[in-house]
Amino acid sequence: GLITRLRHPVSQGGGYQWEVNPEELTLGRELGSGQFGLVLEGRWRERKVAVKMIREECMSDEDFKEEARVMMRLSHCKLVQLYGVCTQHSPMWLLFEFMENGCLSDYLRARKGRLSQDTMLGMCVDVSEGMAYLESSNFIHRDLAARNCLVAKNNEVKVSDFGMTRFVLDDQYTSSQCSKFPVKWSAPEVIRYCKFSSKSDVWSFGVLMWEVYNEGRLPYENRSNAEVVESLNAGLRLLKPRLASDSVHLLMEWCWKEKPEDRPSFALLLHELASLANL
Ligand SMILES: CNC(=O)Nc1cc(-c2cccc(-n3cnc4cc(C(C)(C)C)ccc4c3=O)c2C)cn(C)c1=O
Repeated sequence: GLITRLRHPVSQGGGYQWEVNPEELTLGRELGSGQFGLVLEGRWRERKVAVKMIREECMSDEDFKEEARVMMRLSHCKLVQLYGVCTQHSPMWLLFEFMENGCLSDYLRARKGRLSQDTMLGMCVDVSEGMAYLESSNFIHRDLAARNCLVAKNNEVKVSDFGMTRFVLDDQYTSSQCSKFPVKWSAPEVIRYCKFSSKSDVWSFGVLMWEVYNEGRLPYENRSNAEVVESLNAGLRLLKPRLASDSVHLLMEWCWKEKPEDRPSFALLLHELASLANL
């Protein structure tokens, strides 16, 4: 309404991104550092937040500011919410919903041997809900993996850093021949032609399911990216995790169909996973 709009004036420069007043922000301990720089815990308006302090040489921040308005509008209980940006700082700060239990890959590894079937299936349902929402918003993640999902206080899993690869300046990371490119999570059409789509996100989701049911193990353990590409081209796929049922494994294999159009949508995956979970 009008009152809230007055309280959050549209920031200068006519952008609609949500400008946060840094004076309202209290910074806390370091959470780690990501692709764009340091991430601190913080408090903003009675809630815990994660503050990403963007390093100029890591992000094309002008492009991001353009995109911020789109990112602000993406809101779903299984997406890590962007609360706002502080562009008065240079480099700018990004404010996110705080996720108590950190990233999913660490969470899985810390609980090896203690994850129930319901817990693992629930994690896959959570991620497919968030991804079905992004799919319905025609928004592509481009780097879906367990390391880019976060775990909330109530152990709910949420999708993080969706679409953010578009602002990465490190071309070791962005071009598919280079070492840092996430080949092990990438669909064949992404590796060959950088053709991203929600169906290439579905391929990555299949690998994420494999990560969950393998308690956070690295896919294709000690094989190089080049060896992985060769085996994919030979039609080989990741093997069924010991803890995965045949029906869960079937869904993974469906996500790894060579042709994007032969893979399920996230809407369909969500339906299948929810019925496996008797939801
Ligand atoms: C204990 N609780 C917590 O630690 N909670 C949290 C940790 C982080 C966190 C901390 C350090 C680094 C990163 N990180 C990791 N990977 C990233 C990957 C990318 C791409 C572009 C490569 C996808 C971009 C940014 C990042 C990034 O900032 C995150 C998400 C973020 N949030 C919201 C938390 O609640």
